[in-house]
Amino acid sequence: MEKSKKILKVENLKKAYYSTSRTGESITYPVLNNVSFEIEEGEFVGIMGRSGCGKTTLLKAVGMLDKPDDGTIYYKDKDTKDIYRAELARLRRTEIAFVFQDYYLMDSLSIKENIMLPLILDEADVQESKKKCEEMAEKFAITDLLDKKPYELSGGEKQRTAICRALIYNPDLILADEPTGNLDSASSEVVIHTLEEINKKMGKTILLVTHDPIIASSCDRIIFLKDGKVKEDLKRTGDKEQFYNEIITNWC
Ligand SMILES: Nc1ncnc2c1ncn2[C@@H]1O[C@H](COP(=O)(O)OP(=O)(O)OP(=O)(O)O)[C@@H](O)[C@H]1O
Repeated sequence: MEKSKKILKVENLKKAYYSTSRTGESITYPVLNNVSFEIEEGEFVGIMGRSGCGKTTLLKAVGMLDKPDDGTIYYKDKDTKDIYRAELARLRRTEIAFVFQDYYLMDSLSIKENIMLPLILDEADVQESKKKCEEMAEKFAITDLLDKKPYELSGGEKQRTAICRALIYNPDLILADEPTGNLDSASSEVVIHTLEEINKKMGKTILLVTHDPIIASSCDRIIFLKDGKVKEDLKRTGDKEQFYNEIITNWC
């Protein structure tokens, strides 16, 4: 059997935010304090914890959108401190994809153009890009929507469009920040099913921030954050219902 590989290793991560009071004093807001965990390729991992506990902060650090104050993040065994401009830009464009609660689609562009946008910006071959876009749209059942504009779509359809765009470069790691946060339960179910397929059938590693224990029960593992630390790292061993109950128990 092939040995599983680590895609992420987070070691003693620390992050605070800083501001200045009206009287000129500097104020520190510690958020992450010695967070450590590892993620193997192909895992589907949820991050949970109360509002403000640092889930998005952690996702941004892991996605190299923001620098930690201390600690080390290894992406595929490489210390991310040693990843510089051009390589960083390439990784963020092609290997690490973000999916956000607010979709970030451009209303002036069609759905097709939105999905193709990363390739358009890279001046990729137009016919190739169209082909990739159509394949992706078929996989995620939005072929009929390709000529529409984002404002003509439901929330779930917009999120599936954003997921197609995120996958256009066939990334290895998908970082999803509350991707169902703006959706009703039926649309949430479709989106989480889409992410499950991306993980199980396409083998992509997913790190998903969510408040919702039902959504979280689709993951293989949940990392609970509390007081700036990993409070619990819970692996799924049984079916979704059992995992849901375990998540609820840890949540309370
Ligand atoms: N740029 C910033 N400057 C100052 N404080 C910030 C900044 N970004 C986040 N914070 C604060 O850091 C803390 C952690 O924020 P973060 O967004 O990571 O939490 P979260 O767990 O994702 O929250 P939520 O579940 O509500 O989305 C919060 O108290 C937030 O107000």
